[in-house]
Amino acid sequence: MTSAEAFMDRVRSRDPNEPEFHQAVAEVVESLWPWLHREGQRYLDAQILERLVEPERVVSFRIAWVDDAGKIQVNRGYRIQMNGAIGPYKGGLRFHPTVTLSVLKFLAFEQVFKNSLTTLAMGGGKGGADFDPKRKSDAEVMRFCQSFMTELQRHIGPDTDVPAGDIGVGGREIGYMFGQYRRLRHRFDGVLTGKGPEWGGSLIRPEATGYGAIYFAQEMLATQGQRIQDKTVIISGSGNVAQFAAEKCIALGAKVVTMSDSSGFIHDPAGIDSEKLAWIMELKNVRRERLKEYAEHFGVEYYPGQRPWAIPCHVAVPCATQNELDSDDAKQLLDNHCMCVVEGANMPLTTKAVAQLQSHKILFGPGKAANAGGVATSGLEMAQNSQRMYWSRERVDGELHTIMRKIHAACCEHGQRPDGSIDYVAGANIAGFIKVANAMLAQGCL
Ligand SMILES: NC(=O)C1=CN([C@@H]2O[C@H](COP(=O)(O)OP(=O)(O)OC[C@H]3O[C@@H](n4cnc5c(N)ncnc54)[C@H](OP(=O)(O)O)[C@@H]3O)[C@@H](O)[C@H]2O)C=CC1
Ligand SMILES: O=C(O)CCC(=O)C(=O)O
Repeated sequence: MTSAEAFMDRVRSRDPNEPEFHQAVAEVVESLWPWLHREGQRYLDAQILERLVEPERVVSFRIAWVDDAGKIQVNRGYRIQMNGAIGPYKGGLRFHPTVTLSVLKFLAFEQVFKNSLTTLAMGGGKGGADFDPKRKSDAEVMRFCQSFMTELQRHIGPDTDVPAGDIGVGGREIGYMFGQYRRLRHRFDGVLTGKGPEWGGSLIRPEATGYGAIYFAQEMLATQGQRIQDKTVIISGSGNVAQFAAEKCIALGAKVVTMSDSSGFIHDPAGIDSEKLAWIMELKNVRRERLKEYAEHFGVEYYPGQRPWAIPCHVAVPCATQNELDSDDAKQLLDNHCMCVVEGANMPLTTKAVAQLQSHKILFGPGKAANAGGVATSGLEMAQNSQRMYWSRERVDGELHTIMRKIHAACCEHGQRPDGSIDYVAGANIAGFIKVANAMLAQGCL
């Protein structure tokens, strides 16, 4: 292939209706292309990039289930087994009405690089369904999960493919899916991560993605002699990743002033403290209600239909969904002298927004590095399941912290610009690529 553009043209023409997948691939190809042509001829000769963009396997299936009114509902489910060169496929399941093959392929593609960065033996996969758990009863969610697992169980296993949670899939859904797997397969094994702590789950797994993103932000800030203490932080989302990113920021003495959901955001200039965050966790995880209630309860401003990027901050942590921060938002962050953007979500910045932040050389931590703490701790859950052991909170949190430091160091090693600043996008892509590509070379043409 003669150029990165020609490579991308081929990717687009093979799957023309997959814009999110194209976006994720283009970001990787753009940073890898010059490096491959400088020092990666063996990878070019072996067509590694061409193979990486082709999933090893895609499973698509019907999920029929009965709602509370007795009516049959039909959804579409998927599992993308993207690349298994360095370990069993590993990656979350997303239940959201916007789920498409394109969205899951982008997530699975990013997961390959992310899992490689963790230093653990995990290949990349992702799956989910266009099911909306919102406004469904517990019984409906259970019936859906059981139907979903009835098909998925044929394709997964503790040494084959180990799914976990993502948007719309938390402890409740993992429980229902694990129960159905156990019933159908007559096995109790580590086939899913994010399990409850009494039945095979790891301590710190719920916290891990959010905590890990803030550990990563601490490392980035330290390269400029900065600390997160006393910094003003804006966070989007109010789900799993957002909640624990906020918890870690608060514990470290930062002031978190925003959170959001898909209906709008709240701005609390006094800061969301531990008590207020506990209230949000109850609102979102138990009552499953809208964040607007926070504004009414605590008497702060609520911005319906908006995202929080215009609120002045030192650190921004997008933790909701893909493409939630565009180039206008990036300009706003730069105008407000934001010094660090760390992606808790997967691909929350548009391509143009990333380019803008990168051209100003502010600290920018891409999701495949910054939010890798979740899957890394899933890897630790798999290790505990294999040993039939439970590790302490302190041990798991310590391992998570060490892994995040190592990922940061790998980004610095491979992403240093001539002026000494760090291009974390290039660093993460190159470091993640090398391990997978070497494994593919060693394993021959497949
Ligand atoms: N869970 C994990 O361990 C990991 C998650 N991630 C990524 O982090 C992000 C958040 O995941 P997670 O916290 O687990 O998911 P949750 O379902 O727990 O929370 C998602 C949050 O994002 C909001 N949201 C979802 N879709 C949209 C949308 N289209 N527009 C605006 N807001 C939206 C939700 O609002 P509402 O309540 O209104 O739906 C909710 O506040 C995702 O990008 C995920 O891929 C990355 C690594 C690991
Ligand atoms: O813990 C896992 O296996 C999956 C986490 C995930 O889906 C992600 O990193 O995006």
